[in-house]
Order: sequence, then C-alpha cells, then structure tokens
Amino acid sequence: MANPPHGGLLKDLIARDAPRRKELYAEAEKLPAIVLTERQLCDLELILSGGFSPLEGFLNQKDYDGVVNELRLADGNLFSMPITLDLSKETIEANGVKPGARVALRDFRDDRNLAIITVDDVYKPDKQKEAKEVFGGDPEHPAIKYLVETAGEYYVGGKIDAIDRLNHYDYVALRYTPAELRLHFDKLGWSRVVAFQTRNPMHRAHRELTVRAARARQANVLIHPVVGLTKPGDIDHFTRVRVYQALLPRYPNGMAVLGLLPLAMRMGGPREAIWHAIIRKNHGATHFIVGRDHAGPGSNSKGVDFYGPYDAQHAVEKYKSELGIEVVPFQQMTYLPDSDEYKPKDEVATGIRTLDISGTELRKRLRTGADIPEWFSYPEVVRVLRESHPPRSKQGFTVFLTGYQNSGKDAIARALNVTLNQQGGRSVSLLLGETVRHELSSELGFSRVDREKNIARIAFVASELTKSGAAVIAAPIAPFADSRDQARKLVEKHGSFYLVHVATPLEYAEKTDKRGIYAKARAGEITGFTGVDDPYEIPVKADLTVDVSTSNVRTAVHQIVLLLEAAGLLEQL
Ligand SMILES: Nc1ncnc2c1ncn2[C@@H]1O[C@H](COP(=O)(O)OS(=O)(=O)O)[C@@H](OP(=O)(O)O)[C@H]1O
Repeated sequence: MANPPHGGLLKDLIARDAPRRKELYAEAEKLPAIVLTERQLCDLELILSGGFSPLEGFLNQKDYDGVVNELRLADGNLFSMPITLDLSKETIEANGVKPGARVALRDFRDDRNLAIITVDDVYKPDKQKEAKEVFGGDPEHPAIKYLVETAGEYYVGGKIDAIDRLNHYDYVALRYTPAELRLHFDKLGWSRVVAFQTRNPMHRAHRELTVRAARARQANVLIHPVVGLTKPGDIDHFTRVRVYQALLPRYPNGMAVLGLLPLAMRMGGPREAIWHAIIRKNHGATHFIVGRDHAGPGSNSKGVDFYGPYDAQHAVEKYKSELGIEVVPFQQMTYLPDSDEYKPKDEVATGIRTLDISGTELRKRLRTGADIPEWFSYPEVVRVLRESHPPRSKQGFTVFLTGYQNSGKDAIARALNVTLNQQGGRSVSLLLGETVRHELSSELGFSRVDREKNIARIAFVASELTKSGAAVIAAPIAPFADSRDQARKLVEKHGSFYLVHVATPLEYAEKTDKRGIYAKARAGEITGFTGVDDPYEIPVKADLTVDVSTSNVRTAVHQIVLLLEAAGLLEQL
C-alpha cells in the first residue's frame, strides 16, 4: 500500500464532489467569477487533486498565520507554504467577495469555471513578515519580488467545491493525480517508492543517484518533475519531459515511473523542501530525495546565496518525525573516469581523478555544438537537448538596419539577403520598409504613433521568425530609439539582434535620390518626412555603423557578415 496522505485523508476534491458536479456547474454559471492567474491556477489544480492535502481550499487568516509563524495549520498539521488566493481591492469589490459569498474560480486559458470558493475571510497579509518568515527576507528573492510586485494586497480564504479538473493538451497521460499515482503503484505492487523532484534535465548522475537511493531502501523510483512554474530561465518543460522520457528506459526492469507535477514552485529552499515532501507523500511516495540547495534560487545580485547549501536538508530533518515520508539526503555524484563509474563526492578518496560538467558548461556546449561525452549523458538525452538548443550556426537572428530614406539601407539589405541565401543553411526573410508598409502596415501613416506601431509589427514578425531559426533582415527608417530598443528586447528573447546604423549623411541621401522623394518633401508635397521636417534619433549603441557615402554596399555587407561570423552564427558544421 502507498504511504498515507498528509493529515490522514487524501483530499481529492474532484472525486469528493463528482456527484454534485452538474449542480455546481450550473451554480457557478450564475456566480461572479475570479479569473485565476497562472500561479493561482497551479495552486488550485493541486488543491483540487489532493496534492496539497490536508488543504481543502485557500488558507484563511488563522491557517495563514499558523503557516507563516510556525509552519502549522490551525489544526496542528505541519504545512510550510502559505497557499493563498491573492486579489486586488478592485477585484474583491467588483465581485462582492466577502465572508459567506460563493465565487466561481475560472481558468484564464479557456474561461471554464473549475471550482467555487465559499469565502471564509478577506484579510490583508503582512507581506514583509511573510517575506521574512517564509522566504528569508531578501528583497531580490523571486518569491518576495512576486509577493511585493505582483500579488494582490488582500488574501481570500475559503474551502472549495470542485467542478472539474483542468484541461491539459500536453503529456496528458503522464499527468497523474495523487489518487491515480497511488492506484498505479498499487497495480505495480510497489510499496516503497523514492520520489525525485526536479526542474532540470536529467543526466547519468541523476539516474545513478536515484537508483542508489532506491537500492539502499529496496524501493522503486518516481521521477516527479515540476511542469507548472519553475525558475525563469529554466529549460522549458516540453524539452525536459522529452528528456525524462528518453532516460526512462535506462532504468533497469521498469523500476522507475515518470509522473508530471503541475506545481508552481516558489524557490523557497527549506520551506519548499518540506512542502515538496508533503506533496510527494500525498502522491503515495514513501521516500523523498532532498538535495544540496534544494529548490534554492541561487544567489542575489551581490553574489550572496539566498540559502545555505544544507538549509533544506536541515529543515526536513527537523520535522522528520511528523513528515511521514522518509527524506533521503541527496548525495552529489561525480564521475570517476579511471573506473568508469559514478560515486558520491564525499566517498571519493583523495587523489582519485573525477570529472564533472556544470550546468553553465553544458549550456555552452549546447550553444557551440561542442561534444557532450557519454559518461555525462546518454546520446538519446543529448539528442533531445540539441533539438531544442541548436548550435549558434542553426539559431535565428535579426539584422535591423536603420537610417534615412535612400541612405543605402535597402541596397545593403537586398545584398545581404542574397549573400545569406548563397551561404544556405537558414531561411532568410527580408523585411524592407516598403514591403512592410504595403503588406502589414498599409493603413498606417507617418505620425510618431504610427511609426511606432509599424516598428512594433516588424519586431513581432522578426522575433517570431528568429525563434524558428530564420535569418531576418529588416530595413525600416525606424527613426525613434525607443522603438528600436523595444525591437531588440523582443527579438533577443529568441536569438541575436544586430542594430546596424546606416549613417549615410542626409545631404548625400538627398543628393543621390533618383526618385525625387526628398524634392517632394522639400516642396511640402510630403509632410513629416524624416530628415526634412521630422526627426531621426541617431542610435547611440549600434552594433555596427556603416556609411555608403564614404564606403560602399559590398563593404557594408562584408562588415555585417564578419559580425555574424564572429558570433558563430555563420559557421558551417
Ligand atoms: N512622412 C514620411 N516620412 C518618412 N517616410 C515616408 C513618409 N511618407 C512616405 N514615406 C515613405 O515610406 C517609406 C519609409 O517607411 P518606413 O516604414 O521605413 O518608416 S518608419 O520606419 O515607419 O518610420 C519610404 O519609402 P521607400 O522610399 O519606398 O522605402 C518613404 O519614402
């Protein structure tokens, strides 16, 4: 039999309320509704499934105070993380949220009512206190930033009636509720299960340490990665789940099961470790691996760690007797090349050669396409990671040329287009000012607002194309620094952005204008013309400045190619 849930009873609200589903659904349609944020939705999912047992809703003030001050619910049960429904004053007033009221909780993704909360109380938390007691108080801590900058100023406590589970469209079969996982363990005949929490890809060291933990306890393994919200900058869960799936057959005789946990992590170190243990206990695990700096967010901008490396292990140790799940301290594994094996670091005799690849080093090797040895990871895992992290030579980028009309930017853009097409390896998209004006922005004029809109559209398209690995060449006038900065920001989410200032002087652009556009502008036939009666803000931090009055198009293209080459973007693998 699986481990009993925290508090003794699995609070599977979906199963509990299934007989009343129709009724609750109809009631919710008539109630005011609160549209939950992504984080609140993650919390609700685990309240509904019993993952947060013994919770049956969002914490009221009594429970909240207990959890913040003493890691305890009002009924005495150990609980370390305040699970709260934070709302703004406006939302509370607009929806009549007050004690006794029933309010629907809605999924922002598909507008479905998932639950009804019966409001117990509405209270204003002492956020400074919560920040200090729960997360340690460093204002740079991501959960504290969220608390201060994003969370609403009031909390609403109350029990929940469950209407329906959330809809998921990715990896549905791997999303086990606690009840489903318990049933699965039962079917497999597993009574001892070591759960492994992760928000990162898994490699050989992780496989070794989980197998060791299982061997020592004669148990099986539950790989239980977080697919809700993790630390910004983490590898996306789609890639990670493919990694875990690739790794799974490397466990002998089906000794491991993969289940996905829709948790919104807080990166709360010691408090989070206790919370994680409780959640795994609710999912039926009997053992839980807690590693060095478990669920820690690293260090702040001054390089100071938010938590000590063993704070989390000490915290779970402290509450060992009432946790009801055996915590297995995570031993950091290292590779011994001379004997081709992994061993816990602290068991390696001095003088023995060891090898490790850090996360930073791994990311670098993925970026450059450098070798990732088999002693570190399995080829099938590396293949998945490489698909999601193509080397620089396969990554998208945007070259954004800005300058006066007839500055030569269009000629450079066209020449760069054929140069990159000649090189091959990527699709190349050319977004000339006139093409965009014709295809995307035909209703826009040349006021500041319209120009900003035009550049924002170019930036959006460039960013999407960059994401899919294309080379993008954009060449609008883009006279405003702010718009250019915004474009950079958007594109850099997905790849490199190079701002090339085509600094050909206005006089030259005007003198060589064979189309007579400047003449028309001077004659007042075109108004608000850049350089004539409209401003051009000269870029202060262009990645490259070229000038066709003193140089030529070919040289400018060559300079851009050199820039791209230096960044490894044009390497032929
Ligand atoms: N008032 C005014 N100011 C600047 N440019 C004007 C204006 N009116 C029309 N045009 C013609 O529009 C083309 C420039 O558009 P852009 O999209 O590059 O401008 S912007 O980046 O949105 O500022 C460019 O067209 P092409 O010469 O065909 O490239 C300009 O000649």
